[in-house]
Amino acid sequence: MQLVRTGAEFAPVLPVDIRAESVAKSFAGSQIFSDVSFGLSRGEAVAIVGANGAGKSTLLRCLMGLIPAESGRLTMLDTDVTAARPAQMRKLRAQIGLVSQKHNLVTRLSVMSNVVQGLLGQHPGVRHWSQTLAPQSSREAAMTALEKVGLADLAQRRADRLSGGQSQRVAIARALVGRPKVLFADEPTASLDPAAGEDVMELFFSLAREEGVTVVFISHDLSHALTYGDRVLGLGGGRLQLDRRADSLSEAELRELYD
Ligand SMILES: Nc1ncnc2c1ncn2[C@@H]1O[C@H](COP(=O)(O)OP(=O)(O)OP(=O)(O)O)[C@@H](O)[C@H]1O
Repeated sequence: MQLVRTGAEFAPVLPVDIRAESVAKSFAGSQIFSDVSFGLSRGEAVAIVGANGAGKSTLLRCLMGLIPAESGRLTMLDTDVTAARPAQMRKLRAQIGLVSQKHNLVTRLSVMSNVVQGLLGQHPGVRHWSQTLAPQSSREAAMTALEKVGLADLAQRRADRLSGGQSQRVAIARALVGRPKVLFADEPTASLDPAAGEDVMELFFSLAREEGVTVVFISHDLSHALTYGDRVLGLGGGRLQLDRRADSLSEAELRELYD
């Protein structure tokens, strides 16, 4: 492992999992952001903040290769997302987990079946599994993930019989079941009451730390951004206005992004 001198100590240089270099994006000629550059190291947790419409979700979708960046370069886990072929993207996506604001569970399926879907990316050619068709190893992995989020006893319940907090925990289990290297979360607590939101954030980050994954999350809750992020990226006015360590920031400074 490469070491770098930091003062009197030598510290390991962590690999950079995600790099954005002068990334720009427009929709129909309207510029959303430009010249966005940053690098995120392995195991880092990064909050993306900014006002409604600043382009946070768009940046996340570009990072994941769901929509193309207009210019610049995005690299994730050594894959150039801006130039990757479909097969490379499929391989990359199998190493990424996503938890979104709407948990997007398949409501007519059981909790277990929903979690098992999180392993589909690792089985090219399979588009859908019911829990009985999924391989035994996948069902075991799903059960382990459900145990981690405290919902093993609800494995057979239909997803439309869950509370919002339970649904979001199932979505976390689905995102984690494939042991991703990078986890994205787009306002994971937006639809939850404050206590459930806190629980979900605690759970999400304790599991992410346990697995040593790199986490990129969008939040409008500035205290969440500062509590759970090691770094905070702030988008505003079509630019990356802020890239700072969370422990060097106050909520008041972050609020300026919303003026
Ligand atoms: N597919 C699309 N086509 C056209 N415009 C889009 C598309 N997706 C997003 N936009 C526009 O891009 C801008 C940025 O949207 P985005 O959802 O990235 O913002 P955001 O910072 O995530 O906002 P919010 O905090 O409200 O979720 C908005 O003006 C939005 O209307």
